[in-house]
Amino acid sequence: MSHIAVFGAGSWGTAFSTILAGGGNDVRIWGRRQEVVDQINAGVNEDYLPQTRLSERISASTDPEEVVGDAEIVVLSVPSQSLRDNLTGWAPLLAGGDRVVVSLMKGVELGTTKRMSEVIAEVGQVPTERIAVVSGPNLAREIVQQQPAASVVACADVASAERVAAACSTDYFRPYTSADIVGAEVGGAVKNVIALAVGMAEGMGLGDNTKASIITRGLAETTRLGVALGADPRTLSGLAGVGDLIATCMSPLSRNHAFGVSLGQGMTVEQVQAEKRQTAEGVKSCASILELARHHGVDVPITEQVNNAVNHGHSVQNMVRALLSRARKHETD
Ligand SMILES: NC(=O)c1ccc[n+]([C@@H]2O[C@H](COP(=O)([O-])OP(=O)(O)OC[C@H]3O[C@@H](n4cnc5c(N)ncnc54)[C@H](O)[C@@H]3O)[C@@H](O)[C@H]2O)c1
Ligand SMILES: O=P(O)(O)OC[C@H](O)CO
Repeated sequence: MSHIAVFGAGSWGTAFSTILAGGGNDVRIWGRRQEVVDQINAGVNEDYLPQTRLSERISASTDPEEVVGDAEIVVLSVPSQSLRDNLTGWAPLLAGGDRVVVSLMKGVELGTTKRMSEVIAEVGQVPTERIAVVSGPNLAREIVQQQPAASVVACADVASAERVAAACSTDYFRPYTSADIVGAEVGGAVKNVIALAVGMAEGMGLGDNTKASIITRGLAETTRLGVALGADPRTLSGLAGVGDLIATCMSPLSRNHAFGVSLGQGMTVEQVQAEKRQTAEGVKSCASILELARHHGVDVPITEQVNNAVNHGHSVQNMVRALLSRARKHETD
């Protein structure tokens, strides 16, 4: 049994803590808000995971130092665009020792186009062999119901990946190790943007042929971008790629999918944001992923159209027209 620190008391930080507790670890969660911390210490997190009883192995605090203590693994699960600011305060707690820092986040930083592991390395001063990413088809609500699921623990260092995988192995959660951190992060971030597009199509009343076409072409652009950044294409056809793409694009539980549905039904971005409190990473990351792709000369037409709809006021009808009127091409080009 070991002690693990989790930064972020939202839906996935809390759900992943239940996996870690199920793996026999004592888990301490850092939360920003005292009322959420108090709830977790009383065995619930009603704001993010209503009707879920949390393990007695899970406790919470608003004090980062108390949360880290002698933790062997530190897990980060805050919204991607807030990671840099938060890490500035937490960096002294992460550096040194042989602590593994795990990113659960699925986004790309606006302004720098950095992946979350790159932000952790830069701001947290954590060496690459101690940074891991956990990513896969893992909708928080299904995880806390202990429905069987698999995921990927990616890290440049095999021993670190195995330490994290051992900590999050339970009889319902099966982690596979990987050395491809780039592939895992690109798969996790881009699928949110594709899920927005699928949600928009659904909101417009379009059916399964349309959704399957977007998912498949979404995988093509995810793979092109991943490979340009150095990913192994097999990662993108694995759990952190196609697995997470399917779960997020098809599930009504996905916040990105749901956000897209509301846009497709005619709501504005501002209206949807005012209504939904939880993080839909693709809404911000569509711009940074597009910028990253352009920088590497990679064509990402679906991401480009989602960015047009989210950030430039284009209509969803315009998005469909723009995608279908592109010049014909070979499928595998
Ligand atoms: N929910 C899921 O099913 C799921 C599954 C896998 C991965 N993820 C990823 O995990 C990450 C976290 O998502 P989530 O689902 O927990 O989001 P969430 O919206 O449920 O929770 C986010 C948490 O971060 C806190 N927060 C918000 N702004 C903050 C800030 N500026 N500084 C510090 N804390 C802040 C919120 O109070 C909340 O506790 C995202 O990158 C998401 O893509 C989510
Ligand atoms: O609810 P979403 O859209 O953030 O997706 C949740 C997870 O990433 C699914 O694996």
